[in-house]
Amino acid sequence: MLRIGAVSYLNTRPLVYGLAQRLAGLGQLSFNLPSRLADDLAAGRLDVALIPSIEYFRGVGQQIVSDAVIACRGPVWSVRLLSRVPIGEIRCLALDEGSRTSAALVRILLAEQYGLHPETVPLPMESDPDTIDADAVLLIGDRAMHPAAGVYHEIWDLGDRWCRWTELPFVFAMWVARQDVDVSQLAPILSAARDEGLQQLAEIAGREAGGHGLTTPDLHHYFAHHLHFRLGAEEQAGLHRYQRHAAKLGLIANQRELVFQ
Ligand SMILES: C=C(O[C@@H]1C=C(C(=O)O)C=C[C@H]1O)C(=O)O
Repeated sequence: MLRIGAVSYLNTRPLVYGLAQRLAGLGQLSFNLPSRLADDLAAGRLDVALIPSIEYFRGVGQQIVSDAVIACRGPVWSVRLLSRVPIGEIRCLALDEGSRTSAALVRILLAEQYGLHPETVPLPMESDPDTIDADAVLLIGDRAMHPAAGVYHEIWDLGDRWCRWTELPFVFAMWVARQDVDVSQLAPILSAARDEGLQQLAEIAGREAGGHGLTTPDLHHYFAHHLHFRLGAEEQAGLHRYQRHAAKLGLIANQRELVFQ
């Protein structure tokens, strides 16, 4: 049985629609934070996982299994920088411990657009972002979706910042497998789950919204208009651009090819 790890946030619900049933006899599905999925894939505790795209560039996993991804083509809503000071004055930045891709993205944006290289500290899952001792906080996933309660000088939507800057989409996470895993059966299953999930956004939104303090129309809008779930040529171009910036900043070591199955 393949050990398959998916992101535990709302953003992944359309990708995993009916997936556990489709995997019966082939794989076992579990859920975790993106950063932990990457660590588990790297350590051999998972065979396939939906990992932060930057972790693939760092050498985690050997093959991209599917064109089902978590991406955006504009404002993403759930990846935000909350700054207590004017952006140019950020000296200390707290990074959501669930994130790897956006943690690098915010550093790229601050370096390229403001010449800033702030000290970074981790923001643990159990910490309240409004009380952490830092000038600014990067938040991702479900907890980034609520209106910021603290007093923030400026709030960035990182999807919006990236897409307006580069005129390219941004890819946050991809299904990636270890080299020795035979993914021939898995690849069509992941695509089919995504395709069906996209047909059922209203049902998913209706089921999930209340428990997360969101309205059904808002969550539906998040799935249908903020997130983008297909890796196409434009998304690949966005990935290459991101890879180049991350390497320039020393956040990844060397140029790795995108290897698809
Ligand atoms: C859009 C999002 O994409 C995510 C961001 C990730 C990251 O920053 O490493 C990884 C997986 C995705 O869950 C989000 O979390 O809201």
